[in-house]
Amino acid sequence: HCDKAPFIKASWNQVKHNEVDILYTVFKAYPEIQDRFPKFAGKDLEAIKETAEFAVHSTRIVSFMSEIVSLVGNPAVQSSIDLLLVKMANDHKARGVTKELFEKFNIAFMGYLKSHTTWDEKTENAWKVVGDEHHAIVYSILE
Ligand code: HEM
Repeated sequence: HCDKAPFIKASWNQVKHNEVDILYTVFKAYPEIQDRFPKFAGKDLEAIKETAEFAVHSTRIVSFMSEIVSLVGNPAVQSSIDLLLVKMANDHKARGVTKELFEKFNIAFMGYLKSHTTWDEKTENAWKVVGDEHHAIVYSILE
């Protein structure tokens, strides 16, 4: 995916430090995702958004994505992308997180990306092709 990587990296660079804003957008769109976090379940999103715990967890998720994006486009490290995704999926499966929840997460996430970056057809295609490949790995593990 050497040809797709520059488009992914260029758009990711525009939002990679919006950690809190990204997780807030996901929880706002899908409260059922928020409810799967013991720390956040049933709490007022507007209030938890301002907490250190929320910043810490947002940064864990977004840093994971940054790690993947930094590896994309380098064939020599494809197996490490696969390894990271398999580990992440297994960790979430163990917590009872489903494929359906991940699909919802992705819908909200892609909406955020489109509305906060300079978006065009090549960028959209790059995220679709590389995203589909990564989701196939994650979805083969989740139920
Ligand atoms: C789809 C809905 C999701 C749910 C319900 C979910 C749930 C959780 C929970 C309950 C934790 C443990 C939090 C804690 O330490 O108290 C966690 C950790 C984590 N999640 Fe998620 N997660 C979701 C999606 C994602 C996605 C899409 C990513 C990244 C692409 C991600 C990356 C992480 C990372 C990196 C951690 C910290 C490491 C770990 O403990 O596994 N999560 N997640």
